Amino acid sequence: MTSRYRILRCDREDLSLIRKQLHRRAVPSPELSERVRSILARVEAKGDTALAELTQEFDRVALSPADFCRKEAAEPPAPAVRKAIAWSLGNVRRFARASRPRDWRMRNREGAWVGERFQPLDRVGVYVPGGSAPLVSSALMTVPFAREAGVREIVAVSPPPIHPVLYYALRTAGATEVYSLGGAQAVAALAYGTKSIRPVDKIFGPGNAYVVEAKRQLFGMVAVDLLPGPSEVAVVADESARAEFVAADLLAQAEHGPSSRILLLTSSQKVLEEVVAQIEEQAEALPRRSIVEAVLRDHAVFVLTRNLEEALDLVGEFAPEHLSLAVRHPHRAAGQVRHCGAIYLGVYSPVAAGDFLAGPSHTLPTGGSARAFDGLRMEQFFQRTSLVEYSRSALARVEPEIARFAEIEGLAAHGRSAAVRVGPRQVAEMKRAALREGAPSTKVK
Ligand SMILES: NC(=O)c1ccc[n+]([C@@H]2O[C@H](COP(=O)([O-])OP(=O)(O)OC[C@H]3O[C@@H](n4cnc5c(N)ncnc54)[C@H](O)[C@@H]3O)[C@@H](O)[C@H]2O)c1
Ligand SMILES: N[C@H](CO)Cc1c[nH]c[nH+]1
Ligand SMILES: [Zn+2]
Repeated sequence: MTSRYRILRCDREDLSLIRKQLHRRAVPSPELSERVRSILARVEAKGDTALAELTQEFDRVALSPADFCRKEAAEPPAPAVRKAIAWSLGNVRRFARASRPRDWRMRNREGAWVGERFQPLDRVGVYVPGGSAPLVSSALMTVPFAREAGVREIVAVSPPPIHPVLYYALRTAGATEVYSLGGAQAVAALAYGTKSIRPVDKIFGPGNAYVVEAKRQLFGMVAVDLLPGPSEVAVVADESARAEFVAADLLAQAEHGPSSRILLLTSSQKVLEEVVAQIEEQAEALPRRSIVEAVLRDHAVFVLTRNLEEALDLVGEFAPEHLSLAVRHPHRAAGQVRHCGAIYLGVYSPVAAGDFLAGPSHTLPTGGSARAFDGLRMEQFFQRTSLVEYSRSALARVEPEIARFAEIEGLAAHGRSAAVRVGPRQVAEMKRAALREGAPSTKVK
């Protein structure tokens, strides 16, 4: 089979080389890092003036600082659009409620209470992409989680001009402030704050390479959720797969932007050939065909594996943002996959359903980071605090062990802080030990 696509065959090529080609790390280029660094520095130094300049430079929109904040009521869109938004919102809210972390406690070995408490964050920033398409669903996949968590101030930013439906979705989902700002400069504004926008405690949301790199560089001075970059999908298909559906899923993620990645792993030569033919046919009719063509040229890989197990093993290594399992037994297959952001099981689960309305957030780890990072989840809108409560008897039970640790680490005050609570005997013992070792004794009441 001849093709303009990059096809790897596990029966003919060195498997370790194939593994190497699939293994990737989302590392920004030095040029991109530098560009973002200078944008962040400009915003930090010049605040609103830099924001206005950068918005003119990158978004080609002239805004004065007074125009950044949108205060007007949202214009309701057509009923069918309202219905779609309400449907998605309903699913996401329900998912958010079901996955809300709960305070809990248990008794440890010596009978003390230990547990966790979750408090909603006070003020969060949500980036909603809008450079190449107004990602209304990205507003619905972040803001409702914050709202359901009980976050009081939810600050949304998106590149100008904000599409009216996106503005409506942001307001309906519960954003309390909306700013017409995009790119790395918007992320910088959320982190540093300026005269017109107060800083937030944590920044959420996906975006292009500039947005993601800005979040990465600002991590530490502000909390961030994860680094969700250009969209990607991997499909694992066996001989039962419907080529038309598989191609449609691959093209759906390809149309996001030229940096999207798509990967097909199949054990069937016939399915591979049919999917390639379907891609050709379906791509022809797509409005964003030039973007799709760029992805097919630069970021599309097709792997013919020797069997399904090999495909499942390799895809776990690739750790895609989305994994579609177009196989006869999807649940069994899912159990064999090590890492990915989200799994779509079976023939009737298009990735687009998860993108738009299924319930779990579509904000997911990309660039191989799903090997260790999770997608956006409810817990991330809370600050978790651990709780410890000893009774006198529980403390007395472990005071000797505390004393031992204090001795090992050479931190006598630590040991004393427990001993002093459980009685004079332990304190007297500590004093005697200190005298034996020639340390100056301290008075303990
Ligand atoms: N992983 C996920 O969960 C997820 C979810 C949704 C979207 N996405 C991804 O989000 C991305 C959205 O990207 P987008 O570009 O459409 O919108 P965006 O809003 O992320 O980026 C647009 C902004 O980038 C800035 N910019 C553009 N060119 C620049 C340059 N040369 N230098 C500096 N800044 C520049 C501009 O300020 C502009 O406002 C896509 O890659 C999509 O795949 C990922
Ligand atoms: N596929 C994107 C996440 O990678 C989410 C999205 C928004 N709109 C359409 N799709
Ligand atoms: Zn999508």
